[in-house]
Amino acid sequence: MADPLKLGLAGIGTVGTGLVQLIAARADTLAARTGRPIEIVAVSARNRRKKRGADVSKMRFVSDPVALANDPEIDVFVELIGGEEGAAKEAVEAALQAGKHVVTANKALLAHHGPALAALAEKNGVALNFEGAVAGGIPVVKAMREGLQGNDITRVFGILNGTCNYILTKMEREGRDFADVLKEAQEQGYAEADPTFDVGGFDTAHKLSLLTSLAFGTRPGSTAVYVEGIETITPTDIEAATDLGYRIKLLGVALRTDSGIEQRVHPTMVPKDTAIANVDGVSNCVAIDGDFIGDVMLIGPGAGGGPTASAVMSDIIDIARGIVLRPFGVKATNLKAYKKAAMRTHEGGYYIRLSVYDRTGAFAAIAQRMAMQNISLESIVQRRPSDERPGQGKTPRKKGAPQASIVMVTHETTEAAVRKALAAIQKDGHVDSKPQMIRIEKL
Ligand SMILES: NC(=O)C1=CN([C@@H]2O[C@H](COP(=O)(O)OP(=O)(O)OC[C@H]3O[C@@H](n4cnc5c(N)ncnc54)[C@H](O)[C@@H]3O)[C@@H](O)[C@H]2O)C=CC1
Ligand SMILES: N[C@@H](CC=O)C(=O)O
Ligand code: NA
Repeated sequence: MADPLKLGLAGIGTVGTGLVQLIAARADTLAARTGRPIEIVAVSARNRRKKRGADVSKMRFVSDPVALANDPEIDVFVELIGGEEGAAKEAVEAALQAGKHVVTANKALLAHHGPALAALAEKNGVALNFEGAVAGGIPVVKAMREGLQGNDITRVFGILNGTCNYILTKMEREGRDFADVLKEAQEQGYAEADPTFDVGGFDTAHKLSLLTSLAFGTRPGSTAVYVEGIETITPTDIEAATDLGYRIKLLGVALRTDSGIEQRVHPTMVPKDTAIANVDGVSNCVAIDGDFIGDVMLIGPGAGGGPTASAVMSDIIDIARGIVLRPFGVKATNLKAYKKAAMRTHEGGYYIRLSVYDRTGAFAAIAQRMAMQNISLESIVQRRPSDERPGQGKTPRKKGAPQASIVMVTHETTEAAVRKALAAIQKDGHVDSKPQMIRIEKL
């Protein structure tokens, strides 16, 4: 048996604890599968004495993660702290500079600094592996970096945030309140330290930018992604979607278009009978369209200690087996800048909900504004008056302001046309709040 592979683990929270448990439970199997024992020799965390679901008492404690990254005893630095700057970034850079392999689940860090960190890893001949960073336990980074390398990828999309999918599922299936379900997702360890990253769509954007890079050989960068979160989705939208034959999912979509690469994250109505519409709870799914393989879809747990530890472990196993690949598939310095398709060029169907003052001429004026932008309507229905605010449950309506809720579904049109029509409708003063607009994806 070869010498042990020695790990330094920074961060013993949800994922770190899962990893300690996995290595403790599988020590013999891992050694048999890789030909070397795998041991965590030192750990770093904010609080040394915190009660955890795993025993770290026999591991050396190093309070400074940068010191741990430079520790001469370790071969691999496992970063499970989180955050795009600060301790995580400094420690990962230190580890790569010291010639240590790095395994991380930190998508925020890679979405912002991926090319520079990958270049540093390549320069030092070490791995920078990040399977846990995208879609939790689903082995999608491996699938794209290895399994699908023979293909030209045209589109990659999916449900990439477990917290949001958990919230949307519970709101739809159990009629639960947004804030209440978010709290539950936090208690389960699914949410980011700042859950705005989840519900605001930014975590999905980080993951999507990594998938885009793996799919198209481009430089990852989440600022190129158009982002909307799920905070504005109300029970009325969920109910209307059901009546129209859709489910609402937070999707990340990256595809080649004639105007460049389109990258967008937003709540999306997907037909109820599609596979993606039936990915529920904390599960994620990633769909990849390749020229030789056709369409592939991977579904599995997108967050949580166990599933993410499974992904982190697969990265460590590669290192134990002596497999070191370029982090983004191609040489980091060859990752391409690319033309970004502007969101206004996006084409598709739209669901629009307006809270309209119930007075003569309002409906006709709205229909006219849509017609002026050549938007043709598939359906228009009046629903019961809206008496709720996004993410906050029910609130009383303003006295003396009778409203009607109108739901329109458009045929295929452009984002630019819809935005112009909605701006004009708002300016006309017939609506009492910002129109709700959800894109429809036929898939
Ligand atoms: N929780 C999940 O389901 C998933 C999390 N991730 C990613 O994995 C990483 C870790 O996430 P969680 O385990 O959920 O976080 P967590 O908040 O549960 O744990 C973070 C750990 O880092 C430690 N830490 C924070 N600042 C530190 C510092 N300056 N020095 C030393 N230790 C420090 C904390 O003490 C804690 O042990 C993040 O990048 C997250 O985005 C990825 C996939 C799924
Ligand atoms: N907060 C993330 C954790 C995994 O990446 C999520 O909910 O998906
Ligand atoms: Na993964």
